[in-house]
Amino acid sequence: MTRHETFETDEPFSLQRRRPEGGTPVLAQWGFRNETDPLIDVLLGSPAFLRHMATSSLSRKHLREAPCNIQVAQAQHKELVAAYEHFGVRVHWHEPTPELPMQVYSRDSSVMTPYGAFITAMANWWRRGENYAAIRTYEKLGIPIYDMVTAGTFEGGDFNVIEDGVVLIGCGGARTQEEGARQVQDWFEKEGWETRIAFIDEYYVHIDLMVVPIAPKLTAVCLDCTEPGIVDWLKGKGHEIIDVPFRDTMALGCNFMSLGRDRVIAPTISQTLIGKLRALGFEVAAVEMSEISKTGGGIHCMAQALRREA
Ligand SMILES: NC(=O)NCCC[C@H](N)C(=O)O
Repeated sequence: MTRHETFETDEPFSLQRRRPEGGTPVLAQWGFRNETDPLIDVLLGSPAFLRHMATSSLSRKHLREAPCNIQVAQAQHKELVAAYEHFGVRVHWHEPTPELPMQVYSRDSSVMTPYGAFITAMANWWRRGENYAAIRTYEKLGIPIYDMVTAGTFEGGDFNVIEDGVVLIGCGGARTQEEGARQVQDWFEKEGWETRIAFIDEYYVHIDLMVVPIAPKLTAVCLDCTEPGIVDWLKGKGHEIIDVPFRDTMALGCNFMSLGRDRVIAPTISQTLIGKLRALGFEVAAVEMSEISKTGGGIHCMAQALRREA
């Protein structure tokens, strides 16, 4: 029996636990406050039915020039799973589903919060089924659902928790629409969070392509493509910035996972970032992601943290 089957939540599974006026109680056993707290449980999607599709400028370019070798991509994903296991992170899975070619990107169909998971509203028809699959996953895990996005499209890569109670919401229009972004913004403002919407060009797909937290008050940012106002906002909160070169960023080099306690899983392509982190004393597990990332996403897109140590 895997651990999650015996795991008790402080509340049973339900489809909507959000309090409309705010003040939703936090869950005792699931969720997290900071994206940089030590990671205990992660939700992944299997690449068993992965297909390389023209889903963004990034994936379209590779599809034209050198399509993804799916077997190599699957082997790279195995290495990613091994890295989580190496660090003692418990891995949970969405049920692999043949109709869902992008299920490996578990960041997008739902978002874990201190109040339970919220179900997003995927923009592309070939990913919409992932939202339904995510509801089943949370039911299986016994994790209550906070709410579901209904006002417009919203994808999880656009919910970027900068620090406790502060969220940067990406809005590129093609994936996350302003209507969806405003609905999520309203929920979290009612919970007392500081929110900021980052309007990005749809070319970049999600905000987690260019801004990802590393450790408390330390954030990776691609300065070449991130709006200066956002960089100033981060600096105003006392964040130090590690600049990830544009070329690396477009190869998903700024899209890594913080495991907390100065440990990071990053793609080998991101040599500048890896060098800077190691110089600062971080333990970095470098994983080759070059093939799987041709399908349009990186390590951060392929993970949904379910629980981090406070
Ligand atoms: N959070 C992310 O940036 N997710 C990447 C999603 C990649 C997938 N090929 C897509 O375009 O939907």
